[in-house]
Amino acid sequence: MSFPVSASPNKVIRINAEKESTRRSANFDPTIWGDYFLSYTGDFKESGDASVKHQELKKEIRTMLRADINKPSQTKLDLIDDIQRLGVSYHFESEIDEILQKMHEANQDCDLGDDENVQELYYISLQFRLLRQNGYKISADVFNSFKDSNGNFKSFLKRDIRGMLSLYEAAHLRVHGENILNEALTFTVTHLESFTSQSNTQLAAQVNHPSHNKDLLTFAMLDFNILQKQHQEELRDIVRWWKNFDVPNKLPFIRDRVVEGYFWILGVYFEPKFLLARKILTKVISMASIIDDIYDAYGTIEELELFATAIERWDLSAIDLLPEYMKLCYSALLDAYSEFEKDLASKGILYGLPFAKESMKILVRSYIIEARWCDQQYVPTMEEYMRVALLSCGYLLLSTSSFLGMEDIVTKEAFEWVSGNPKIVQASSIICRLMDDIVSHKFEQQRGHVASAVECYMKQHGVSEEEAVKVFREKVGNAWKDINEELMRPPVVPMPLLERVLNLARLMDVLYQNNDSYTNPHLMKDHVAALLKDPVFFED
Ligand SMILES: CC(C)=CCC/C(C)=C/CC/C(C)=C/COP(=O)(O)OP(=O)(O)O
Repeated sequence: MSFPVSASPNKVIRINAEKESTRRSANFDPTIWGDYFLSYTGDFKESGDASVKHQELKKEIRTMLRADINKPSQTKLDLIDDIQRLGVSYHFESEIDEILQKMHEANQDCDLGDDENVQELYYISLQFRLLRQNGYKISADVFNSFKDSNGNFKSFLKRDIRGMLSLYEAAHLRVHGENILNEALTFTVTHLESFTSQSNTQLAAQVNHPSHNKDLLTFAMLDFNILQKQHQEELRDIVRWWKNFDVPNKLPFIRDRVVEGYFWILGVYFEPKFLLARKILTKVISMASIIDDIYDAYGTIEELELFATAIERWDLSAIDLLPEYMKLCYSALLDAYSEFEKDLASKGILYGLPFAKESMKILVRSYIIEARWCDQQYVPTMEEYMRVALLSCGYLLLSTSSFLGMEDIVTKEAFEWVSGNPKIVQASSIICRLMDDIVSHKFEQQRGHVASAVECYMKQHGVSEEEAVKVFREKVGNAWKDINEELMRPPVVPMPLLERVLNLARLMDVLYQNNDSYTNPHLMKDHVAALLKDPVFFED
């Protein structure tokens, strides 16, 4: 595929020197990976032996899961937890669901064996988390027995580090009004932190997961390496597509981040069967990223108005409206969606495309509003800002578009639901917008950017940056409670669809926890290498 480019962006510079003086410049770091993944094949050699071993181990693990399937046990809980943490639960979905369903039915008086009291907190918390994580309703009252007559968590629990860690993780599945879990979080954070400062070795020994199921570890390692090969092949095609933009010469003002974009989308779905969905969503995020930089870092307000009009028209004839550098982006966008159309039509699942296109239009409508605010140096109220910024964060676009290639699972009704911006998508967007603004607002303001949530809140409420950030962190916590609530069964749409929205929210903790790692790719370089470059090997 080639993009019709009739001139370099520099031509615009020569044509209109006056406009050029008003251009902002972000000076983004260049790509770290460049063409690396175009030819990279990795060190793991996929052999017949490896795949036979992989199949054998898979059978063995399935047998372990099915053994005494009617009798929930602590060992079974640990096994499910290990399988999920190792990222291989997608092979055993029906077994895990059957076990958790039985556990849920038996939950009131679930017998988890007769281990010592001190282990109880660990298992009750683990069971609570696994059930909630998989969409089952379970009451937080199960933790009442760990409180003393004064309503405090019993003091001996402080010594049970494994139990405390398990409670800490369980507490993250809290919903609104669950004070006991709010308290559990404060209680566990305080005591676990004091433990880390006291004795790292002791903590490390306790934290180390006790299970050393060698078969499971070997299986997970093989599975990871086999998957990584598939991901490397996908990435090769994506990088080939991206090279058509010739970013260093034709779009030198954008973030050259296709590998980081693919990493982001791998976090949304990594399973082999979502190959098409991943390809589509990576192109969507890459296009959104280019358009975001044109709006936020390079375009003049006149050009941005033209682009917004062209997007509404969504027709190649609208390209004549645009300056040369925008033509490249516009035609690539239309080409990408035509390709999606072909791929989806061949599978008979074309009905989602109009919803996905509309979500891209919604994104650009929000971008142009922010561009006008920026141009007029207008600082909106927090409410005004959030109405627009929850769309400009792109998570409605990504949630809607994430369903496109999800063959067999998605329906037209699911697209109608997601494109209506339901509560779980709004919550995921709040997390995205606020976490992004907290870490990136300083750099953005320096180069000239629409006021972020931080500036809007500080101005409206006359408070410091620290106070604004504190309020936002609370809002992020509340948004997580909304997400947890929306994930409890019965789900409004199939769980695999809700999981896309959940994963988008989770990614913010990976990419925007303390910094904007997407804009500053050296911060996520190790993550990318671990997932896409280096195979996993372990020794006995
Ligand atoms: C906002 C966000 C984290 C979006 C996630 C989904 C998405 C569409 C990603 C594409 C790349 C992008 C725009 C990253 C954020 O940049 P930025 O910090 O410059 O975005 P902003 O201009 O909207 O603040």
